[in-house]
Amino acid sequence: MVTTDQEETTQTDVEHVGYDRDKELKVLDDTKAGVKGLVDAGLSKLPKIFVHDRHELNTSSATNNVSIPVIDLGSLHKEGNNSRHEIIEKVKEACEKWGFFQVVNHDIPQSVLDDMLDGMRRFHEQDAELKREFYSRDITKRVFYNTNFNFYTAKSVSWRDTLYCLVSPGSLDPHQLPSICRDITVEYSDHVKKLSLTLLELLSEALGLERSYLKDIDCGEGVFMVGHYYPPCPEPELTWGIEGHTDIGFITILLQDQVGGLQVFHESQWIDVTPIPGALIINLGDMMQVITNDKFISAKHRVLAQKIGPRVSVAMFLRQHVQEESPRMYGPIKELLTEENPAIYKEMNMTDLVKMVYTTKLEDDVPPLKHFRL
Ligand SMILES: O=C(O)CCC(=O)C(=O)O
Ligand SMILES: [Fe+2]
Repeated sequence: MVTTDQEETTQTDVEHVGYDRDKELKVLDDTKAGVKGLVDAGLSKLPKIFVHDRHELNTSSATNNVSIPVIDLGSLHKEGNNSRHEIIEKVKEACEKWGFFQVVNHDIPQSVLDDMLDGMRRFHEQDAELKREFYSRDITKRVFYNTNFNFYTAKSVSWRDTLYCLVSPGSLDPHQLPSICRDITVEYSDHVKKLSLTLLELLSEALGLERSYLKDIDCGEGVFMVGHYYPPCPEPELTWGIEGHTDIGFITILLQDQVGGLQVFHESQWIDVTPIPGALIINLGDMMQVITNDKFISAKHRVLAQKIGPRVSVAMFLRQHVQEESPRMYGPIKELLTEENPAIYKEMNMTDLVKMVYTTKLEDDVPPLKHFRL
């Protein structure tokens, strides 16, 4: 059918008039069943709240064979060779050029990785009634689940549900965790906490600092875990799994299943982060960029919505707890500064950064960190 511009405008206006965005958001939030609930109801067209601006939906990735570095940590604990030095050199290059790398032979058994992904999938796929009691937007809770942390503030909603868990500071009472993934969450987070200390040591040395430097300034104190569930999407070309963003903490340790869909922005191109069985993805967050005075970078990344799925991922963020009463201030590490390389960020804490992220739209091209530059 041929329509004139005039007719099209009129149709769009009618659609717009009949659309109460706040109400649609509230209706979905009140189901406490998330995106998974929509899929279970057999939805074939995307509700308007999920539709992102078309010009932002360039989902193509680079076609050349570039991929993020893969670092083998297997020889780390062997004595009598210089492999630690070689690993540190690789970590340094990855942190400076990419802000993203994968690690293999990290000492976390494959069975633990598989069980963690499986446990997270079980949580999201369990009976909606059982899951509902965890649905909340109260960020003072240690454990809760919802659809999009920025549901009411983002321009559009993305196609995923998430379980959140504050692992530390303080001790997490396992009984607060959903029973369906309780034991594996405790086991997996214990493993990741150990690995995170190893990573902080490698990063400290990659910066030319004492091995314990980043641990001593409490970069490993706060651990926040999220378990994402990206259901298959009927119209993936209209939305995101997670839109382009940088993480706000020091380091993220990310476990993804084999479905794919994660992309990282590198040298003006989006690059697919192809799943490698048994690997963990390590990416640096904004706070790491601040304390290293831009030596290490916090790279933008996103997850596509896809027809295939579900896709499951578990991210552990090493980051200062946002509800800390008197949060430690962080600025560029003095030992890294010289006359030629003066501090480019003012001191800040996670609460300041979170406020900034919430008040600047994720789609804006101005990264939140820009607001903290001297
Ligand atoms: O699901 C993923 O692979 C990425 C998740 C992510 O970027 C995040 O939680 O910040
Ligand atoms: Fe992220």
